Amino acid sequence: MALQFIETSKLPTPWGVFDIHGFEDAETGKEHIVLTLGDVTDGLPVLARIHSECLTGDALFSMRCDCGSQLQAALQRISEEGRGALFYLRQEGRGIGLINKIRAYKLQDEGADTVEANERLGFGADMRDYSLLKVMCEHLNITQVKLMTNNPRKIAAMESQGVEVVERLPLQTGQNPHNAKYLATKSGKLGHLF
Ligand SMILES: Nc1nc2c(ncn2[C@@H]2O[C@H](COP(=O)(O)OP(=O)(O)OP(=O)(O)O)[C@@H](O)[C@H]2O)c(=O)[nH]1
Repeated sequence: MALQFIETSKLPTPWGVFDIHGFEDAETGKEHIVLTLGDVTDGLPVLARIHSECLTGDALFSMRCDCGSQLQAALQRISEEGRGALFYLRQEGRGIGLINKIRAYKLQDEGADTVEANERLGFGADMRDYSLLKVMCEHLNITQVKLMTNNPRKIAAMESQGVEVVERLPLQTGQNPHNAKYLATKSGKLGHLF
């Protein structure tokens, strides 16, 4: 992993004008983003969300998952706090990519759960690599976070990169009949806290 900071600019959104910081991984060619609001460099705990890319949920309003709803809720909470960071990591489909996620959806249509579907395709249940966070946090001088997540792996991931998680804030939103089984599998098999 050879992540490098590239550039910062402004991103006006319905939740306020964020700073957008672009990073590039020279090894994989993947580009990642951090959105920040307010001064996050002052050493105080930062309200934060680690969000993994979900094109279908984030941009196309899919109700098969809770991703789009969580993304909006996180931006809303950061806006209310007036300060925070959203790490948008390009790890589509928990790291298996978009087309493989569609293959996994097909298997789920036929009865598999989200973990079994990944396994049938030859992947682990969660292929994400959070080592990118170290460079991002160092660049932004973020040393402590209040993390919006239901996923204990993300807490461990932050801490293994040297960032203290001083508080976990549940982020439960976007439940609907289409994602009920998916959410049940996340708590039953992936250890999500609800
Ligand atoms: N393989 C696979 N990935 C999925 C499926 N549905 C959603 N995803 C991906 O799962 C990831 C969801 O990531 P996050 O929003 O970070 O959620 P999380 O790990 O459940 O943790 P929190 O939301 O923080 O509790 C995104 O990369 C989605 O593309 C699915 O059915 N199969």
